[in-house]
Formats: sequence, C-alpha cells, structure tokens
Amino acid sequence: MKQILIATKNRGKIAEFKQFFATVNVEVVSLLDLEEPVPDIEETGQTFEENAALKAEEIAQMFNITVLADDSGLIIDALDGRPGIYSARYAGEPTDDKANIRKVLDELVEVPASERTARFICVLAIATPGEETLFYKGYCEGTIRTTEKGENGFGYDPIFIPQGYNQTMAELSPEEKNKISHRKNAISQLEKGIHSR
Ligand SMILES: O=c1nc[nH]c2c1ncn2[C@H]1C[C@H](O)[C@@H](COP(=O)(O)OP(=O)(O)OP(=O)(O)O)O1
Ligand SMILES: [Mg+2]
Repeated sequence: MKQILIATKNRGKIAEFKQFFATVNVEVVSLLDLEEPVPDIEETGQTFEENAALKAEEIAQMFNITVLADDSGLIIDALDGRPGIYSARYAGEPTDDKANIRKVLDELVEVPASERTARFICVLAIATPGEETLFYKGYCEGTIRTTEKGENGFGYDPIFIPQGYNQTMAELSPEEKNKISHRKNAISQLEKGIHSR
C-alpha cells in the first residue's frame, strides 16, 4: 500500500487524514509513528501558509521524501480574526483545548448571537525536496456557541456550529464532519489539483 507521511502530532488530525486517505488506499503515517521521536517544529510564521510550509519542509528535508503538513485554526470575526494562527497556543503552552475554548468563550461573553460568526481554515502544504512547496486551502463557515457541547472531534469543535446545522462539530459523527470540514475542503482542492499558491 502507498504511504504518505503527515508532519503532525495532532491525534485528531491524524484520525481525519486516515479516513480521507483510506478511500484512495493510501496509508497515513504521522510523526507519532516514527521510531525516533522528532522534536516539535516551532511555528514561527506569520501566516497559515508559512507555518504549514515550515512543518512540511523541515520533515521532508529530514527524511528526503514528500511530506504533507496541515496548519489550521479558527477565525472569529468579533475577535478581529483571533485566535487565527495562534489557535493551538491561544491560552498558552503546552496546548490545552479546554483552556483555549474557555478563553474564546470569555472573550465573547458580551457578543450577541448574530455577531458570533467564524470560520475554520485549513492550509495543507506538500513539500518535496528540491521542488516548490504546493498549498491547498479549505474553509468551513459557522458560528460560536456560548457553551460547549459534544464529545467528538478535537480542538474547538465543541463550540463551533457549522452553517446549516444546529449541532456543534463535536456532535457530528466523524463521517459527517469529514464531509463538510475545512480539512475536507482543502483535501478536495488537493484532489482537483487546485493549489492556492
Ligand atoms: O477540525 C478542527 N476542529 C477543531 N479545532 C481545530 C480543527 N482544526 C484545527 N483546529 C484547531 C486546533 C488547534 O488549536 C489549531 C490547530 O493548530 P496547528 O498548529 O495547525 O495544529 P497542532 O499544533 O494541533 O498540531 P500540528 O502542528 O502538529 O499539526 O486549530
Ligand atoms: Mg501546531
């Protein structure tokens, strides 16, 4: 079976990529599967693209193979786009999903339902040594609840209601999330060969 190395340590992302790539018979290998642990890559970029490229290119160089990386996050209009590229470390490091959710909900306490619009973004970077890195982008529009709900998924899923739904992303089954998510939409661009830069 063909394999793809994905430069991530996020178990939520890994589970989703396993589902996507199973449909085309590609086995997903992540940084958690390697015998030699790789150090965390510092996400020093100012954009999702820069951080996705940092992760993909560093691991591609390390193993001299093609590598896929995912940099993603939540963009909230009422917070001027925050947490944005800081989504994972919004409440500090090490990353704590529940603390991140609490911080977002605290910052939105005064914000009425009609102004709680947001979107998830996913930028995929594919790096091959000696070649130009390719980027694919996907979004998922929605709104932010005032409390958490649901146990599935990861990250900000328990407070994000996708447009057209009345459940949170964390109440959807993995299959349902994978039909509408920002990650799915980025993968679709990849499959169609529509790179964003
Ligand atoms: O589908 C999602 N559902 C809920 N939350 C999500 C999703 N997708 C990204 N997110 C949040 C989680 C994390 O707070 C940040 C990603 O940060 P990001 O640096 O790309 O990933 P990460 O540090 O968890 O793993 P890694 O860098 O090893 O791939 O956005
Ligand atoms: Mg990260």
